[in-house]
Amino acid sequence: MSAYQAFDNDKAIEYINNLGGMFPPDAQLNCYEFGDGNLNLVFRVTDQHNHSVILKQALPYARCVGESWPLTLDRARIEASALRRHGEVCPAHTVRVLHHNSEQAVTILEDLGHLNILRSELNAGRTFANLGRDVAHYLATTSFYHSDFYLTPANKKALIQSFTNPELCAITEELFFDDPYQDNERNHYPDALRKEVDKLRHNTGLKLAIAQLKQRFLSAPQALLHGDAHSGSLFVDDTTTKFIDPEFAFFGPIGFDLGSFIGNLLLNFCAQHGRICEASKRRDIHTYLLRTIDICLSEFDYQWQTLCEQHGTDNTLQAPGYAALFLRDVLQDAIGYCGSEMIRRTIGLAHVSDLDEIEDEQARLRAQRLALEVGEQLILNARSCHNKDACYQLIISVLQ
Ligand SMILES: Nc1ncnc2c1ncn2[C@@H]1O[C@H](COP(=O)(O)OP(=O)(O)O)[C@@H](O)[C@H]1O
Ligand SMILES: CSC[C@H]1O[C@H](OP(=O)(O)O)[C@H](O)[C@@H]1O
Repeated sequence: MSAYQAFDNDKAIEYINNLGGMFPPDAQLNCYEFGDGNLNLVFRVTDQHNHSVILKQALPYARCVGESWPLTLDRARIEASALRRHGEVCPAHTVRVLHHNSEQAVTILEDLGHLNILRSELNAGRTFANLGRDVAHYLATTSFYHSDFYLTPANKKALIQSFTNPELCAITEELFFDDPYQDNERNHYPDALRKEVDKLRHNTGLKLAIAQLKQRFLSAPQALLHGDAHSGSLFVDDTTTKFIDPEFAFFGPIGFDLGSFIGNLLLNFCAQHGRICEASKRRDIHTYLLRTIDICLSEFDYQWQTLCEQHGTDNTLQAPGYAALFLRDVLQDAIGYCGSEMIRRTIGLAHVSDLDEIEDEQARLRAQRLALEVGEQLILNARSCHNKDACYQLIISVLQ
């Protein structure tokens, strides 16, 4: 098989058989497609002993929209390469790549089916004690080892080139920073939110802050990001936390991933108002989400500074106090991106089930209004946060 062709179940099995090495020679394979993401095909291939692998294939268009939205197959190469690089420095929290073929846009991955996607778990009211620490570990490690603090300038420039991801970045640039703040047919939200949406669009301070966030997203190649670090990109159980799906990976501002993750926890926080009726249970989940954010901010800050002290390679960047100064900007960016994730997931193209699946319409609207308000206040006040504690205090204050 050389020229690209989109797989069905039989083709996926044929590919794995021809490849060899994934299963014993006498394996009888079964396969089904179960992708529920916005972009790609995802097959599970299982043998008679219940051993399985995941075969992910990019389509030459965005699956959620169809052929009218063509999309580069190169995203599969970017995703597999990002997983390999992140897996080298943080194997505990990165799904393992078993094989990649850029021509077929195919990646074979370890099957994480014994874990669950974080978003569904949070929606069901389940909590994970290690989540904040594990995500901080992944974000700090993967970003530090792909930053100027560690890489040689020549290496970093070569990596920036190979992770140039213009089509996928354009999606984020438009969906995060353009669409929600102007009329666009891709946006969707109930008429009842019209007043709130208009208010956002007439807020000149907000639009200025969004312009700054977009500009940094466009022009700050600080480190190799995951690029789409939301709670649908995380598999979890009580002891394990693993990222999947970095096809939006590129060299960008480090705060983007941290902000996306925290933004998704806060979207879930807003959604709990419409999901859990029992006040004490709701309080428990709210407390858990805030505690996880606090741990994530603190651990990220601590681990980044420790990595700089112990493994920093650039003498000039090692100047006393510089890592802390750099981190202050990263945290401020994170708060801004967190707010913009909350807004775009509420009124833009790609929503989150946390909010959309709230059954009661009035409760859903209340949760959506809260998400917009919290998002707006975080964006407007991000630059007042001078350290991790100030970030956390700002989050607490805008939730009250
Ligand atoms: N390694 C994996 N193990 C088990 N299931 C997976 C794995 N990767 C993806 N999936 C399943 O496929 C779904 C879509 O995968 P994802 O990578 O998010 O696709 P997309 O790029 O289209 O968003 C996930 O929500 C998950 O249910
Ligand atoms: C047309 S892509 C929209 C949206 O989808 C991606 O998320 P997912 O991981 O669910 O595929 C990404 O967040 C994009 O912004």
